Amino acid sequence: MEKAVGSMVSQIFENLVCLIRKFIFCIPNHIAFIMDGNRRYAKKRGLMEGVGHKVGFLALMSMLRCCHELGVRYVTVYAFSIDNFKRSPKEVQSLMELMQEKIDDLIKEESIVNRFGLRIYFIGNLKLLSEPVRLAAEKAMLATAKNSKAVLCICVAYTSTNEIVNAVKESIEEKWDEFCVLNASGAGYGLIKLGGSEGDEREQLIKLIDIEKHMYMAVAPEPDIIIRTSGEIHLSNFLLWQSAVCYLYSPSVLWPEISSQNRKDFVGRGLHVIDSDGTPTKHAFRDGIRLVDFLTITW
Ligand SMILES: CC(C)=CCC/C(C)=C/CC/C(C)=C/COP(=O)(O)OP(=O)(O)O
Repeated sequence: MEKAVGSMVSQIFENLVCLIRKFIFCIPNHIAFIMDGNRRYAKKRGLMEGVGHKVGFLALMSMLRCCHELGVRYVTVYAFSIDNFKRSPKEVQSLMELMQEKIDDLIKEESIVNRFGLRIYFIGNLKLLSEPVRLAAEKAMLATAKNSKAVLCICVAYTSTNEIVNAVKESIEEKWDEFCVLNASGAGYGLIKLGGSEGDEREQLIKLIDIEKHMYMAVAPEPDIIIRTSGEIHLSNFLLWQSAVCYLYSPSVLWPEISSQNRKDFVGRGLHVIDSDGTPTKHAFRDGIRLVDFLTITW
């Protein structure tokens, strides 16, 4: 009993800290990154494609340091989508080898992950990964399970549509008996009958089948902002369910160009990156997208 009260109090305290950080200091609780532009970075410099991804990994380390200094609690990165399996076998193999090598690096004692107390979750349809990569991912999740300062979600073999279909399937399986009762009493057509406005229907569906509980991303709250580098302004099947009320920001900088060497460190509490021509990226806000000046991100 005492333990339960203690954990409730610490949960309330933590939520309060998150709210203060978010609304007073304008620090997002959860930032998700689409790490785009690695091959273009390599091509621009006449390097082999794989080098772009290697520098991309260093950029990720730099960004994790940055988020740690800012006090961001959740970071999610899109590291490999299910669609990426359609790339040439050579590229897929080299990306998977890099992934395996870097996952092992992530859990070394002196790694940023351990120094900053990050708990790692691999998010996606992990069955699609080759055995060595899947085992490395499972090992990393286990090795960091006791870290509790912040969370790093690495999306691999992930697409949002796959996540949603999988969550619906799992939750219907779990609640199969209730669906049968609903249909037998004539309360529904097909599997379920929903009614009301669009928002109500989403809520009803959530209540009926607990869809969010079965999402791969159930380990993290919804992101406050998705940052996609390289100036692309689409989501590429990333966190579609979780981004319903999320901000999207798409600076033109290529992902590997984000680095602590380039970064002129913080301006106030802001993240700071350098654009591809070497100049600091300004507020390159695009028309039609709600953006994030309230986050004090200075580009
Ligand atoms: C362990 C771990 C988290 C490793 C991550 C390594 C890393 C940076 C992976 C990025 C993979 C990827 C397909 C990025 C998209 O850029 P792209 O290849 O599509 O480049 P482009 O946009 O220029 O075509």
